[in-house]
Amino acid sequence: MAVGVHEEKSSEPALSVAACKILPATDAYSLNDDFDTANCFPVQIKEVAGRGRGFFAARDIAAGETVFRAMPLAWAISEDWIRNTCWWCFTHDCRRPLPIKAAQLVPAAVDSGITNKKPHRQRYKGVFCSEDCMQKAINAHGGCRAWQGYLALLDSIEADVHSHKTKSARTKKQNALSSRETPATVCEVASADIELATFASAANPELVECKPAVNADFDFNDVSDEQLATWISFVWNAIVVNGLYTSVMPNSGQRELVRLIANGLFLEYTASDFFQHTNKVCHQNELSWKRCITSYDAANHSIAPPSALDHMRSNEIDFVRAHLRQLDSSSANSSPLTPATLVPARIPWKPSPLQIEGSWWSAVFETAASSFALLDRAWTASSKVYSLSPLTHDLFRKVYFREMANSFGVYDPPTKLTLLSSTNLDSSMLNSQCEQECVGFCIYPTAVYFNHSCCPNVAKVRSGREMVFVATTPIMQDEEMFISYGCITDPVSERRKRLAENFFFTCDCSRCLVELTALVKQF
Ligand SMILES: C[S@@+](CC[C@H](N)C(=O)[O-])C[C@H]1O[C@@H](n2cnc3c(N)ncnc32)[C@H](O)[C@@H]1O
Repeated sequence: MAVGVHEEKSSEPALSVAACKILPATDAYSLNDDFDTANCFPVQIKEVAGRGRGFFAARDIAAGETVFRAMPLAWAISEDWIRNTCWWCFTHDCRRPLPIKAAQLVPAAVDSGITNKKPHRQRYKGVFCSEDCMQKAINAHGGCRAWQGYLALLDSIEADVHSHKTKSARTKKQNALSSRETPATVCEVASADIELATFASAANPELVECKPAVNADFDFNDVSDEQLATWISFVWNAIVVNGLYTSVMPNSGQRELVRLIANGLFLEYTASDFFQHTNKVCHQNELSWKRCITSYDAANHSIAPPSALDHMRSNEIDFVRAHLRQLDSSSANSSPLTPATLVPARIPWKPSPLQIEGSWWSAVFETAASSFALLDRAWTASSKVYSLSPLTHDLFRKVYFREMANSFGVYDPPTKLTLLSSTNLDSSMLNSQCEQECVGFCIYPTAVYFNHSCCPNVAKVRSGREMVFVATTPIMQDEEMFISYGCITDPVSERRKRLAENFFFTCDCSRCLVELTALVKQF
């Protein structure tokens, strides 16, 4: 909607996020629980063909009604805004750093019994807007001692990144010098590699056994999810056992995901109840979530998940299938860099480092594996301050591929909604995310059931740490509720490309279909 139209209607009230009645928290949930549905949010979870689970309206909903609220399980501030964004409430000041530095917490941690005599240089520059926020963050992470451990973990990540930058500057210099060597040397190195590979295969036949050429009709679409999951595990085992990709540093976007995972895992270890670190408003949310998943699981004959994290969708298989789709089908079975060269001939499958590095799998998992390596090193280094169970690649992947599919950007300034009429909200807010700054990422595990549409009927409005979901049009009972995953002002092809690259699905929303049809007519 044009700005002029927006101003013309400014006599209409700006919506404040309606306060929800707070209900007592429940410890367990079962089908026998007598949920007071009138006091729960008007949502239910259902399975939708091609989209997985989704949130549906449990009754008719009016435009402007709050349909859900959620508090974060894990969060991380963007690298660019570490000094300008409160680590707890996400207050953001782009012009100046916020006053309370996380490093100021060190004396408090020393009081709590940590005898770390040598004060080390604090690399992680996290800040808070107030002492109150700082205290809430410490409590959420399990108290002073655990907080010190968490700071040490983030510090270790920063130190690793810093030393990598120094090392790669050195390597660049060395490479510049060695590039003056004669081409003959390069050839010798290459042939030495080939000899080594031949030797490795002769010495360890079971390590390199794989089907070298599958028959021409082999189609990866025929591989079941279970089979693919088993192969992925073998590849990861080989990556981890052989310490591959440890010298690769993930880019800054990936490092944000690493920090988000670090936060989620740390909280998972230190907070016994995953809702412990959220505030009271979560209780109604918790009740609604439990009601939703109880009836969903019952309908699907599945048992209750051990945690909200387990209930979240992992996109690991979608991620691998998306890479498979990118392969040119004609070359899929012949090129040495295709998955066909790495189909296990027998189980257990132990691909060698050479096989992994020279294969299609290497391109698929390099980023995830280097992110794992970074977190694993930091995890080990920080265990001197606060010891946690070792980080396994299974645990890392479980969280990595869930956080990748389900994290929400924290945008600043928060979206403002204006009620234009009793049936419609100001639709200009649908575009606003494009002009807002992304200052961090959050996981709201109870809210991950909203699917995407380029013409959503629900808007996300951040209120401090809380994410509030507001209906932007009237929604009928049993209609699906959609939010938008990021900016939706781009042309249809770009929107679909971005969604396919980041979320591995093809958007078939009504707006995409209309715009695609128009494009087809045009050409
Ligand atoms: C935050 S989750 C949404 C809930 C998810 N459907 C579930 O079953 O848990 C995001 C994932 O849902 C799927 N998804 C969301 N919107 C979709 C859409 N419009 N079409 C197809 N898949 C969609 C994609 O796999 C995406 O990575």
